[in-house]
Amino acid sequence: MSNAGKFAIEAQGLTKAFGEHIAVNELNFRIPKGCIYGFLGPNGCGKSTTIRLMTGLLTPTSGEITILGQTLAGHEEAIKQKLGYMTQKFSLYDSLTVLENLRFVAAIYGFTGTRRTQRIDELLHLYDLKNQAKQYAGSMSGGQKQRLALACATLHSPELLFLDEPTSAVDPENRREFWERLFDLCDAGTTILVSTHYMDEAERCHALAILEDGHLRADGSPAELMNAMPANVVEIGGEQLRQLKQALLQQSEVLSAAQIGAHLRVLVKKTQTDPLRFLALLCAGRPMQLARPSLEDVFVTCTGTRHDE
Ligand SMILES: Nc1ncnc2c1ncn2[C@@H]1O[C@H](COP(=O)(O)OP(=O)(O)OP(=O)(O)O)[C@@H](O)[C@H]1O
Repeated sequence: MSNAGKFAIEAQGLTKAFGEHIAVNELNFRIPKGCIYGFLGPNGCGKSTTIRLMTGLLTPTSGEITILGQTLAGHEEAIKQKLGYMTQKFSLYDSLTVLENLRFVAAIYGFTGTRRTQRIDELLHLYDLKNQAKQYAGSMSGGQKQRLALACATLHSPELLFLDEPTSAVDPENRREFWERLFDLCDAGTTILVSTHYMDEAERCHALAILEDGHLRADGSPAELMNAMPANVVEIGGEQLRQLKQALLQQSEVLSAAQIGAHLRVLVKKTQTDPLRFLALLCAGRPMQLARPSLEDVFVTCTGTRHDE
């Protein structure tokens, strides 16, 4: 298969400056069709700006973007028809009902008559909004608003869906349910790009990119990122973990030490080939064991984030 058929998004040297500030700095990535791809990073790292660049809402300072095999520059309007975009704030009209919000979006995409009625009915059913059809969007719960926003963003059955921190305003149960819906969409052939600062959410993605200060620090599947991590994880128990943490952080081989319940989770550089022996020499007599890396560990090792506060 040629690259044009394989990738939903390709970005090369993608850069966006706002005045002196470089919000997105020389990003290179390829997102395969049919997957859920995550952008993971803290507030201000450039996730939203990158998404806006890919939707054609912002123009890059330099670099190239190819969407669904077509260069974005010069073809923005044609490509936008194939994209869905759900913003952080959901972009609903609070003073319109659920039905009116859907009709408004349907009008934008040129849906009329039976086609419009059928598609809206389908979405009300799919997103469990039938009983809220006449309710004002502004009076709905966070979970309901999120479902309506997803219904609006997918009304025209886009091939590529951008979701900018879609679950920030909902509880864990709604978040879980929302992700199930994303996998249904993905199963039906939609490629999804989702930005998040939640580690557990990023772990659900088929693949992801970790961003920091506009730079791409690492990318790959969660398993690949964990395997490639340049550190081993050791859990240490016992008393006075706060003091132990400060002592361990004096060691240049210790990348991070963070307390999780009754344990200290310590990341030891892989250049230390026997991390248990190395730590036993520093804190003899304490219970300790190697642990499976998490995405948070990957994040800590590939960004400037250190658990040393
Ligand atoms: N229109 C703009 N003008 C000037 N600076 C901007 C503009 N949009 C974004 N920025 C800056 O670019 C940087 C990246 O912002 P961006 O919104 O892309 O980050 P983010 O990772 O999506 O964070 P958040 O989750 O807080 O939105 C920030 O420093 C932000 O202040």
